Amino acid sequence: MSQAKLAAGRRAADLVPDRSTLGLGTGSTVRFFLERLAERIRDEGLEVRGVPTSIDTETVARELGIPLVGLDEVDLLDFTVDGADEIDAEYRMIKGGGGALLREKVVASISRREVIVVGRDKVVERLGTTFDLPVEVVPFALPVVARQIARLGGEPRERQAAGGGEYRTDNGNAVLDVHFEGGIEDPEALELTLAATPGVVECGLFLGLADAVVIADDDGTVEVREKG
Ligand SMILES: O=C[C@H](O)[C@H](O)[C@H](O)COP(=O)(O)O
Repeated sequence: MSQAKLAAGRRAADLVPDRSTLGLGTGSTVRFFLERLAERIRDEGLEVRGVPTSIDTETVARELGIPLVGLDEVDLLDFTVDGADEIDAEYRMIKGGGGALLREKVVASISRREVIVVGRDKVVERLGTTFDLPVEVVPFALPVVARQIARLGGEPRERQAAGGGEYRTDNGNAVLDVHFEGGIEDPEALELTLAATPGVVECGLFLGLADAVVIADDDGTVEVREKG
């Protein structure tokens, strides 16, 4: 078990304000957040309700007794906690290693405060150097989008299911994991280009969305950084 993920997830749960509506991110670090959140609900009577960003998170939250709510009942979220695959000094991120990028970005876009939980190994100087960029694509358009991405200088690889075979997101789409040799030079320009590509549903670049980051080390030390 990663001590860093455990420490970051638990600390973020301690930052959750009472009587708030939450975005519940996805991933192994968020799992520790959910467990600590459930403890606070049980032990302190914390009153919260959450919008899950994946079927996995929904399942875990239900098992833990965290009250859930749908986007039809919620306008804005007070506080979201989510993980990341990479984060740079400007709080720009790559997300979607678990395939939840679309719902995560929707939830981040309506969150007053987005708090990211990571181990220190996720902090990078340049996005794309340690993790390939996930791009969610309508299956019909896969070859077209793959060729377009290659023209942009990326090397796309279609994600496979864990046991082999077709991988599909919670939304029924495919994912291209795109390698950029030497990292991503201009994340803002790349996000705009991908958003304008027919067949692309969403990409894992999360720019200008994080407000704070909880960074933990393997010895359990935790640092909370606010965006200046
Ligand atoms: O699609 C998945 C998400 O973007 C996750 O938040 C991200 O992959 C980080 O996951 P983990 O905390 O398991 O490293």
